[in-house]
Amino acid sequence: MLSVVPTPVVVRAPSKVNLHLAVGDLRPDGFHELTTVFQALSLSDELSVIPATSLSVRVRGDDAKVVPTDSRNLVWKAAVLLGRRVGREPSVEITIDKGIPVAGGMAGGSADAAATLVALNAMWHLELSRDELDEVAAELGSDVPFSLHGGTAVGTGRGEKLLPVLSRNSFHWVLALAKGGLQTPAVYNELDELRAKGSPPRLGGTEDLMHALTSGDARALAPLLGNDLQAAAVSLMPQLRRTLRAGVTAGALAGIVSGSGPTCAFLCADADAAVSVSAELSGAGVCRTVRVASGPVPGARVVTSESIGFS
Ligand SMILES: C[C@](O)(CO)[C@H](O)COP(=O)(O)OP(=O)(O)OC[C@H]1O[C@@H](n2ccc(N)nc2=O)[C@H](O)[C@@H]1O
Ligand SMILES: Nc1ncnc2c1ncn2[C@@H]1O[C@H](COP(=O)(O)OP(=O)(O)OP(=O)(O)O)[C@@H](O)[C@H]1O
Repeated sequence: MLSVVPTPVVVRAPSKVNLHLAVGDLRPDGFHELTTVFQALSLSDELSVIPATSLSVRVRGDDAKVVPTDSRNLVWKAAVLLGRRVGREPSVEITIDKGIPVAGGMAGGSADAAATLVALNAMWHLELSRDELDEVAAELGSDVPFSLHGGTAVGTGRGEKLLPVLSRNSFHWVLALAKGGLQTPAVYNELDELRAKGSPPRLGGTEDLMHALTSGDARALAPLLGNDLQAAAVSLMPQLRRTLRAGVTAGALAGIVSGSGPTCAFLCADADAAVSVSAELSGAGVCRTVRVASGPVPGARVVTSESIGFS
């Protein structure tokens, strides 16, 4: 007898770096008004989703031990929220293969949440529009809409309102993953405290950065990278100063804390330079491990989905 066993819907979702992260004042709702330029990077997570009798989450990879597998996991929240919206029980088994550092400032949980929405949209044949998915994504977290879209985009509001940016060529990055993570709310709080005590310089506009992206010239882009959260991340983890210096000494064009940190992202002149910077940085003892990545890449997307028959 032939029984059809569904194979998983597999979705890949990218990490991100904020090329520009200008943080405005704290809003009454507890979020800060942002102007940010996101770029999606090839360092990614992969999610496999199969139908099951109840909702469950498994996590594999180096950082798996520190990721919750219950309702605290953003993929759990994403499955429940989407299920509620379309009137379905989210009875699925979700396996996360983690490539993105946890609590690393690279939108790892957001990538997984976006991947869940894409996977269930496909598995349940929902055919939800971009706008509908965006609405659910924004409810899950400020970075989740960008994890859906990928590419290069300007984010405003709390980061959830996106406009695509024209970007030529691939940019080559080296990522220095830290020992331990930083919690995003703590980093925003630290910035508020630093600002209350003094006035750390605030980032300016994005006009020159947009030109550099259009030209696709890494050397033009490098001096324009900026992150208002960097001072706060460094204040909470002072050893990041050494990491940032080491990347530039190793030959990167520029280094920046990624989002709320503590991952440091180094822009390199080309793919060969990235390999050489990563080798030197690995030996410098200034981080847990090093990864090479490129961007921009697409947002969360299905990479395999098919059914096979077994007799
Ligand atoms: C640092 C960034 O990664 C830059 O893209 C994001 O702003 C963080 O986005 P996220 O992790 O999706 O954050 P959310 O889950 O939406 O919010 C977590 C917490 O971060 C702080 N938060 C986040 C976004 C924002 N624009 N202002 C904030 O102050 C708030 O304390 C909030 O409660
Ligand atoms: N799917 C998930 N992957 C990783 N962490 C998750 C996930 N779901 C929930 N978490 C929890 O969320 C916390 C933040 O994790 P995450 O990796 O998303 O941080 P981040 O990449 O710094 O976020 P962002 O860059 O969006 O601010 C973790 O410490 C973990 O406890």
